[in-house]
Amino acid sequence: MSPTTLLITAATLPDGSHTDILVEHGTITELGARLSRAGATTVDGDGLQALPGLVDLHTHLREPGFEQSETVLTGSRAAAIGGFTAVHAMANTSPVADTAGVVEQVHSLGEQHGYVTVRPIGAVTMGLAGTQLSEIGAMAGSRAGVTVFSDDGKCVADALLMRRALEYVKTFDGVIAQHAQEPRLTEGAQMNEGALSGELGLRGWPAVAEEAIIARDVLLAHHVGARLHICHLSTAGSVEVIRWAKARGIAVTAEVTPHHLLLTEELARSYDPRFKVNPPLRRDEDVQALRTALADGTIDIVATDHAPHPMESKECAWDEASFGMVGLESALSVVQLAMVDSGLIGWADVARVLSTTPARIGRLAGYSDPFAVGAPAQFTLVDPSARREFAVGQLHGKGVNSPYLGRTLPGRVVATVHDGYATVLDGELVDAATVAQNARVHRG
Ligand SMILES: NC(=O)N[C@@H](CC(=O)O)C(=O)O
Ligand SMILES: [Zn+2]
Ligand SMILES: [Zn+2]
Repeated sequence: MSPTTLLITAATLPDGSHTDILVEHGTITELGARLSRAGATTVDGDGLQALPGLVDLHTHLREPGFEQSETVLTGSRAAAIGGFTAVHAMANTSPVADTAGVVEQVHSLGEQHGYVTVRPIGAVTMGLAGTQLSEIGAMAGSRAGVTVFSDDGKCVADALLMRRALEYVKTFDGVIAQHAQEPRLTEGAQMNEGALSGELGLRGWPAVAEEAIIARDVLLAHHVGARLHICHLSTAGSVEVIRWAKARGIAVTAEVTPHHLLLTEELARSYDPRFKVNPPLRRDEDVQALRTALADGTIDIVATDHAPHPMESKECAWDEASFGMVGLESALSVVQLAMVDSGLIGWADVARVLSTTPARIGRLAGYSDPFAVGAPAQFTLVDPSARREFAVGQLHGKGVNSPYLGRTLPGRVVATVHDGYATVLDGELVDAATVAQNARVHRG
């Protein structure tokens, strides 16, 4: 029996139609009713929603340098169990991903492990120091084929450097992903600035610190004629700026995280650092504006900003804790809860905001027409009727800093197929040796 022959029966496609899906040698070879193939691994897709393989444009894999938090392997496994088949790995590693050597290393680790496609993001500035451009051209031209550049974790605050970076990536259709945070306005900031930060005695991170950088950068992108992407939008005001920019035809795209679609600053009352994140959780009005903007296309995509941290950086006082939440294993469930079950979007939209559009922003091939004969087999099967108590046992990366522990979340990933082989079957990760072997066979 070839492990690369898979038959999914009676699954529901994003457009609502039902079909069997036959996968052979990495490709969808047949779609239709009552398909059969001797020796195929069969998955009963009855009641399952098929989605194109999810693509995360914003993942922190932490390797090299912070392997106690996450590695390419552990983060890839967390991604696969979350329904992802590709992740874009942020550059704030040690060493920083600012040279061809580092991005090639991360890329090939992803290939060897084989759970997902790992696409390294290159730093915009050397060492994320914000003073000198990184080896942008060398990273783009490397085997890793970097298309997305970001100093995420830090803002490219210098307007001239930002302009030069936009000019540079324009030459090869790359994109700058900006972490929009005016540094002087957010020194020492701990949570959203407002009445609650005053009440809790925590220094505030004002919405204007995000909005001012977005406004500046859409104007710069317009001036240069380059593509700009905004990471983790968190305020209603940011939505207004993006709406304005898009109405003017500016080539800007924007992402929102699952947590900013669901959670509010009220959670800071607990002083539990699991709820400490950058940008901070905001007000309910912001959550509502972000949901509306995602539904109407002002916000293009959902990205996890999966940010694993070791226990000691989270089991401490709020002020001392690291910013960040893990998100790969819960992203699809949170999008279902906030957006689908609330009636704001349907599954075809989920496919768009979690797969097709992030792939297009990252210029990742193979995702434009996912359920077609001849398409590369990258998809995930979800049981939307499942309910799960979200607990540490559901987390497959190294980080347990999830804001959803103890909550009931809808939906469960039953199977994930990457490059034509299963990385998740019956809701469980396929073992690392089998996946690595299948990846080797697929590469040929
Ligand atoms: N989101 C976070 O709170 N933290 C991220 C950095 C970032 O995304 O800005 C991290 O690297 O831990
Ligand atoms: Zn960021
Ligand atoms: Zn991030």
